[in-house]
Amino acid sequence: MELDALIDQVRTAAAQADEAGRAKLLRALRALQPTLETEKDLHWRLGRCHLLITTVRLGQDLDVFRSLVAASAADTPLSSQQVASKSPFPNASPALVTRILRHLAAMSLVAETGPDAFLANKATHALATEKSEGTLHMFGDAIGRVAVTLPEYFAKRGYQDIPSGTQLPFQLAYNSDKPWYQFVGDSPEMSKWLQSLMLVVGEDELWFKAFPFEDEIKGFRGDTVLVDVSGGFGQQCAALIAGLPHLELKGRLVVQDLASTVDLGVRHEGVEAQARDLFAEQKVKGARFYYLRNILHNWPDAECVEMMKRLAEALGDESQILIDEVVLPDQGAAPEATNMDLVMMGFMGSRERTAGEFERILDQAGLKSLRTIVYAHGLRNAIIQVVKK
Ligand SMILES: C[S@@+](CC[C@H](N)C(=O)[O-])C[C@H]1O[C@@H](n2cnc3c(N)ncnc32)[C@H](O)[C@@H]1O
Repeated sequence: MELDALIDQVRTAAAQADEAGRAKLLRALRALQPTLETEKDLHWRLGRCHLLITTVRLGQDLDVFRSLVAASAADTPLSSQQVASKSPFPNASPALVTRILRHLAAMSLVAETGPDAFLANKATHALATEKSEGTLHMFGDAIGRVAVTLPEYFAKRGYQDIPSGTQLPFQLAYNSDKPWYQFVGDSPEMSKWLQSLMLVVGEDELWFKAFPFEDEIKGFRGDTVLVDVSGGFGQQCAALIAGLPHLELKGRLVVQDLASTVDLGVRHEGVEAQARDLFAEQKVKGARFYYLRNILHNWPDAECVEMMKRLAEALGDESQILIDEVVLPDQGAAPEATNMDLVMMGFMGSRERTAGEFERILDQAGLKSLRTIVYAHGLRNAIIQVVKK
C-alpha cells in the first residue's frame, strides 16, 4: 500500500513537472531501473532491444498505430482481425497482427482494453505520424543495420577508434563504397527519413527561446538575418518565422543544403533555398548569423576546420556563427548524446564533442567562442556563439 502511494506520488510529479523536471525525473527513473532488476531482468531488457524497434516498424508498415488512433476517436476498440483488415495489405494475417499487437501492448505502446481489444495510448499517437515513420526507418533500418555490424567491424580492426575515412561500419553494413551523405543524396527515400529524424529530435525545445535572438538582431542593417547552413528542408527557419512572428523574418532567411536535398522541393514561404556544398565558398556575405545545427558532429575535425574557414571568410563586421550541437560534459553525458556519438562514429567516422574539442576546431579556423547556452534538456544541445579571433 505504501508502495502504491509512492508510485502515485511519482505519477503526479511527472504530470506536473516542467520540461527540466520531466527530464530530471526520467534520468532518475532510468538510474533506478538497474538497481531494481535481477540479473535475469537485465538480460531480458537487453534482449528485447532489437525486436522492439522491429515490431514498431512492422506496426507502422501495417498502419496499426494510425488505425488505433482513428478507433480511439470513436472510442471503439479494434480486434487484431479489424486492425489487419484496415492495413494497406488486406491479406495480412490476423494471427501475425495479434502477435505484433500483443508485444506492442506488453511494451505499453498501444492500450489493451480487453481480450483481443486494442486502442491508442499516448505512445500510439506519437507513432502514428509520417515523421515518426521516417524517424523509425532511420533508427530501425539504417542505424540498426550499421549497429549490428560493429562487433565484426571492430574485431577485424583490433578495436581501434575510427580516425576518419570511407571504410566505416556504414560501408560494411550496406556493402557500398559511397560516403553516407552521397548514399543519402542518391536515395530520396533515405533523405526523407533523415529529415524526419531531424524534425523529431529538434521539435520540442527551440534554441531561440533560450538564445536572445531578438536582442541580438536589434540594429542589424544587413539583408540576411540568418543562413541555416545545411539546414535540410529549412525546418529551423520555418520555426523561427512561426515562433517570432513580430520580427518579420520572411525574406531575410536562407537555407542551404546539398542540391539533392534542395531538389526534393520542400519549401517554406519567406525562406530562400540555395544549393551549396559545405566546403564551397559561402556566397551569402555579411549575414548576421550563420547557423549550423547538427552539422559538425557529422564530420571529422579536419573537415570541420575547413567548413568553418569557409564561413569565417564570409563574416562581415556584424556577423557571427551559431553552432547548435550537443556539447558533451566531461562527466555524466546523457544517453541520447552518447548514443548519437556512436551513430556518428559508425556512419561518418565523426563524433559528438566536448567544449574543449569545439574550441580546438574554432581556433584552427581563426575563430573563438563568446559563450555557450545549453537549451535542450535531453540531448543537452547548446548554442555556441562564435566570432572571429
Ligand atoms: C544531420 S542533418 C542536419 C540538418 C539540419 N541542420 C537540422 O538540424 O535539421 C545534416 C545535413 O547536412 C547536409 N549535408 C551533408 N553533406 C553535405 C555537404 N557536403 N554539403 C552541404 N550539406 C551537406 C545533409 O543533406 C543534411 O541535411
